[in-house]
Amino acid sequence: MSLDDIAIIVMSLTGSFGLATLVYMSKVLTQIINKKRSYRSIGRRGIASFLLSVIFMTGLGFGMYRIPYLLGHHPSWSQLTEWGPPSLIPAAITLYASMVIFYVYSLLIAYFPQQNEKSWFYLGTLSILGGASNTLIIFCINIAISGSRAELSKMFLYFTLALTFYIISQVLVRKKLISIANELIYTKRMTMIDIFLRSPYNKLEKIESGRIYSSLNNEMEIISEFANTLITVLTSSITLIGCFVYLGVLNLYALLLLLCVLVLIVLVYQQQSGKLDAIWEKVRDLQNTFLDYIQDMVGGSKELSINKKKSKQFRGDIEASCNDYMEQRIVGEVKFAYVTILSEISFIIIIGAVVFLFPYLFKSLDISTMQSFVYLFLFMIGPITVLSSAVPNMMQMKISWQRINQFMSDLGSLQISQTDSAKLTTGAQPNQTSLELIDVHFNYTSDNGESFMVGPINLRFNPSEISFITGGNGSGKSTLAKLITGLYSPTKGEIRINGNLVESMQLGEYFSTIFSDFYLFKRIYGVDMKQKSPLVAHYLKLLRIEDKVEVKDGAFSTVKLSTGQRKRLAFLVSYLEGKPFCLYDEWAADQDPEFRQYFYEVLLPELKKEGKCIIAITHDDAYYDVADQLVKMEFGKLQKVERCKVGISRANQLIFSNNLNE
Ligand SMILES: Nc1ncnc2c1ncn2[C@@H]1O[C@H](COP(=O)(O)OP(=O)(O)OP(=O)(O)O)[C@@H](O)[C@H]1O
Repeated sequence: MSLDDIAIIVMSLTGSFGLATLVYMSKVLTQIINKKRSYRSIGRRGIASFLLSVIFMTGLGFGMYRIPYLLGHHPSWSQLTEWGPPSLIPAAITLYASMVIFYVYSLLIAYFPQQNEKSWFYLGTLSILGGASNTLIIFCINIAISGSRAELSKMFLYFTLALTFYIISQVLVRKKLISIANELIYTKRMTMIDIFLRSPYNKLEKIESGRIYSSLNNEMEIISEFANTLITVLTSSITLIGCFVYLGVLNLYALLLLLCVLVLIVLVYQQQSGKLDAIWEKVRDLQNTFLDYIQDMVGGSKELSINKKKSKQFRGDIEASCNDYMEQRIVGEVKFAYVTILSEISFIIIIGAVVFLFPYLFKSLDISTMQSFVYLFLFMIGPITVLSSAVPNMMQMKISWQRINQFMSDLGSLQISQTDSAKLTTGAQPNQTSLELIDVHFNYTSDNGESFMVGPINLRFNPSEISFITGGNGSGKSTLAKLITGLYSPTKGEIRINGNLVESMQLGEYFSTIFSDFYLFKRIYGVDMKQKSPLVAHYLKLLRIEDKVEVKDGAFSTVKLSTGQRKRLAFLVSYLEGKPFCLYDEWAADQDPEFRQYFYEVLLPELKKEGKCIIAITHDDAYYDVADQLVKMEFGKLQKVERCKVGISRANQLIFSNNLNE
C-alpha cells in the first residue's frame, strides 16, 4: 500500500468521523439553545482538567507537526510534500481537525451535561481511540527498541502522547460507564420492586424467597460488573485489532498463523459455552436453594438454638446444600479455567513457532523483525487474557439477565397495568359499606396433586356489624379471609361492595387487616399522620403500651416488643388506616385473658359504633355472643351462618366509653 493510499484512507475515515461529530455537536448546541442542557459549574478541579486538556491538545498538534521527522530523511512538511504524495497534508489536517472537533464536542457535553445522558457516540469513540492509543504504545516501543538512539528520542513524544490519551480515555470512559451501569441496575431493581409490590399475592406466595433475594441482589450484582467488562472488552478488542493490523504490515503469514489460533480458541469456547450455560444455570438454582436455607436459619434461629439435635440436623442439610453449590461452581469455573489456559498457552505456542520455525520458513527474516513479532505477541497476551477472562463474566451476566427477566415475567407484569390505580371506586363510606360474596369458589392446586376447595360461599357483611368466622384447623377460614380481602381471586363467583362488582386486586383498598402471620413495619405506611398525635396517644394508652412505644415522625420508636404488644400496634395501625372493613385473623390469640376480653367487649364494639364492618376469625367461643353474625366453616364450606339477635350483650362498653372520656 502506497503512502498516498494510506493518506487517502486516513482522510476519508477521519473526515467522516469529523462530520459525524459535527452532527452530534450541532444537536448538543441546539439543546443548549433550547435550554435542555444547562451549564454546570466546573470548580477548581474542572479548571485544572481543562488546562491539562489544552496542554494535551497542544502536544497532539506538536506531534502532528513532527510526523515528517519520523520518516527520517524528510525532516519537514515542505520537504515531505516535495517528496511525498499531495494527499499527505490534507490527511494530516483532516486528522487533527477531527480530533479538535471531538475535543470541543467533549467539552460541550462535559460542561453542559444532561440528566441520565448515555452519549454512546462519545463513549464508543473514546474507547476506540483508547484501544488505538494502546496499540500506538507498542508500536512506539517496538520502533524505539529496534532503532537507533535518535529513533528513541523521536518516539518518546508519541509514546507520551499515546500513554496520556490512553489514561484520559480510560478514566473518562470508566467513570461514565460505571454510572450508566449503576443507573441501569437501579432502574431494573426498582422495576422489579414495583412489579413485586403490585403483583397479586397468590403469585408472590408461590415464589421461593431465595429466588427473590437472589434476583434482587446477587443477580443484580453480577450485572453491575457489566460496565467494567464492557470497557475491558472494548479496549482490549480495539488494541488487538490494532496489533493485527501492525502484525499484518510486519508479516502477513504471522498474522494468518495468529488468526488460525484465534479461530481455534473461539471454536473451543463455542463448543464449551452450551455446556457451561447449563452448568451455570444449575449453579444459580443451587444458590437459590442455599439462600432458602439461610432464610430458614434466620427465621428459625430460636428453634435451632434451643434444640441442639434440630440444629445439628439442620446444619447437615445446609452443609449439603452449601456443598452442592460449591461443587457445581467448581465444575463451572474449572471448565472456564481450561479455556483460559488454552488461550494463554496458544500465545506462547505462537511465540515459540515464530522464534523457532519462522527463521527456517522465511529465510529473509531479520532478527529485528523477529524481535518485533515477539514483543508484539507478548504485548497481545494482556488483552487476550483480559478477553478470555471476560467471556465467563459475560456468560454469567447473560444468565443473570435471563433469570431476572424470567423472574419478572413469572411475577406476571401483565396484571399490573390493569390494577395500577386501585381506588375506592364505589364511593365507600365507613358507615355504609356492605360486602357480598356470591357463589364464591376457590381451590388450591398443590405440587403433589392434592387440592383443597373453598366454596360455594354466599355471605353478606354489613356495616356496623361484627362477624365472626369460626371452624376447625384447616377448615378454610384464612383462605376465605384471603378471598374476602382480595389476596386471592375467586376461581368462580363474584364479590360486590354496595352492590358493585369489585376486582380482587381492588378489594384490599377497602380493608384494614391483621393476619395471624402479620408483619409490623416500623414506619406507619399509608396513613397521613398529620394532626394524628392526640389520637395516637389516646390509642397507645387504650392499648396499654403507652409506656413502651411512642410514635415520632410517622414511625414507632421500636417494634422490638412481645408478640401480643406488636399485635396491639398493628391494631393501632388498622385503626389509623380508617378503612370501612377490618379483618382480624385470630388477633386475640396472643393476648392475655384480660386484654382478650377487652378486645372483644370494648375495642370491637367501638369500631362497630364507628360504622365499620368487622370480620374476625376466632376460636374464642366465650365471646361468640359479641357477634352480629357467626359463620362456621368446615372442609372449605359454610357449615352454618347464624344471625345473632343481640350483638353486644356485655355491659363493659360503659368502661370503654368512660375510658374515652378520660
Ligand atoms: N398456600 C397454600 N397452598 C396450598 N394449599 C393450601 C395453602 N394454604 C392452605 N392450604 C390448604 O387449605 C386448607 C385450609 O387452610 P386455611 O389456612 O384456610 O385453614 P384455616 O381454617 O385458616 O386453619 P387454621 O385454623 O389452622 O388457621 C389447608 O388444609 C391446606 O390444605
